[in-house]
Amino acid sequence: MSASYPNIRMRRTRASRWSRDLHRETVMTPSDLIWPLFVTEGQGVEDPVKTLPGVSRWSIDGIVARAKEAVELGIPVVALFPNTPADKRSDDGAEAHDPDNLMCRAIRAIKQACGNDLGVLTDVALDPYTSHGQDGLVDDSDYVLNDETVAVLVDQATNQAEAGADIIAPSDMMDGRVHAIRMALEMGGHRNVQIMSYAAKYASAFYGPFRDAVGSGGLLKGDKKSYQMDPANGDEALREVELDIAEGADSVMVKPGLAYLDIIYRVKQRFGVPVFAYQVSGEYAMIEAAQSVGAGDRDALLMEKLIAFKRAGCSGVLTYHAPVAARLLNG
Ligand SMILES: NCc1[nH]cc(CCC(=O)O)c1CC(=O)O
Ligand SMILES: [Mg+2]
Repeated sequence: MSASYPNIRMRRTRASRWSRDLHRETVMTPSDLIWPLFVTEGQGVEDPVKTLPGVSRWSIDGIVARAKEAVELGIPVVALFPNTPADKRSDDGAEAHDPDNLMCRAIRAIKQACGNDLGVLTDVALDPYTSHGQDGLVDDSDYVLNDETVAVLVDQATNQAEAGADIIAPSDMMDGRVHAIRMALEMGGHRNVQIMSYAAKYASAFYGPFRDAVGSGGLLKGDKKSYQMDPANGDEALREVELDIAEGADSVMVKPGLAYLDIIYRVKQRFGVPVFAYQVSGEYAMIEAAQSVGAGDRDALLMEKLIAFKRAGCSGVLTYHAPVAARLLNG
C-alpha cells in the first residue's frame, strides 16, 4: 500500500460537478477571444472559404455585422485580414500604402459602428498586397528584403492607426519592425495604439487555408523560411520575444498555437508579459475535419484546445472558432 493512499484520493475532488467547478484552475471566458475576420470588396457579399468550413469573406457591411455580433457575444477584439482584388496586387505591394484600401475602410466602418465597445486588431505584412505572396519586398533572386520592407510596414501601420486601429499586429517577422512602428506611432500621436507582435511565428504547414482566404496561396512562390522561424527552435523564440518587448511591443503572439504550447509556456515563465496564441487556419480545419468524419465532437475538441492555451499561460487566443466558443461559454 502506498504511504499516501487512502489518506489521499485524487478522485475525491472530481466526484461531483460542483466540486470539479470549485477546483478548476483555469477559466476561459468570451473576453479571452480574438475573432479573425476576412474582408472582401463589394456590398452584401458573403464568400465562403472552401478550406475553412463555416468561415466566409465578408464585404464591409457584413464585417460590421460580424463586429456587432462580437460585441453581443462579449468578444473584445476582432482581427482583420483583407482579400485584396487581384488587379490591386503588385510586386511592391503598393496597395498597402493606400489610406483608403479595403483594410482601412473596414477599420473605419467598424469603429464608426462599434466605437470603444470593440477593439480592432490589424495585420501588418505585405502578403495580401503582393503579386508573389511574400510578406515583404523581394530582390531579383526572390529574397525577402528586411529594411526596405520595414519602411513599407511602417507606412501600412500608420495608415491603419489613422483609420482607427487599436492594436497593430505585425505578422511579417522582419527584424526591427516593432521599434520602427512604435516610433512612427509615437511621432504620429498614436500613443495608446498597442502593438501585439507576432514575435514567435513559425514557418508552418498549418497556414494553408488562411492563404486561400486572403488569396495569396496560389501566388506564393517558394516558402517563408528565410524570415519565419524553424519549428525545431525554442530558445530562438525567446530571443525573438525579448527583442520585441524591448522594441515596444505591448503583448506578444506565438503562432501557430497547439503545436507550440511549450513556447507559450516558456515565454510566459521567462518574461511575464501578455502572451496570445494564434490557433491558425489549419488547426481550425483539423477540428472541422474531425467533426465531419465523426472522429470527434467539434465543441468538445475546441473547448479542450482553448483551455490548454489558457493553462499554458495565454492571456487570450485568436481563433476562427471565437463566435462558436463564445456561444458555448455564454451557455
Ligand atoms: N502575414 C501573413 C499571415 N498572417 C496570419 C497568417 C496565418 C493565419 C492562419 O493560418 O490562420 C499568415 C500566413 C502566413 O504567414 O503565410
Ligand atoms: Mg523578430
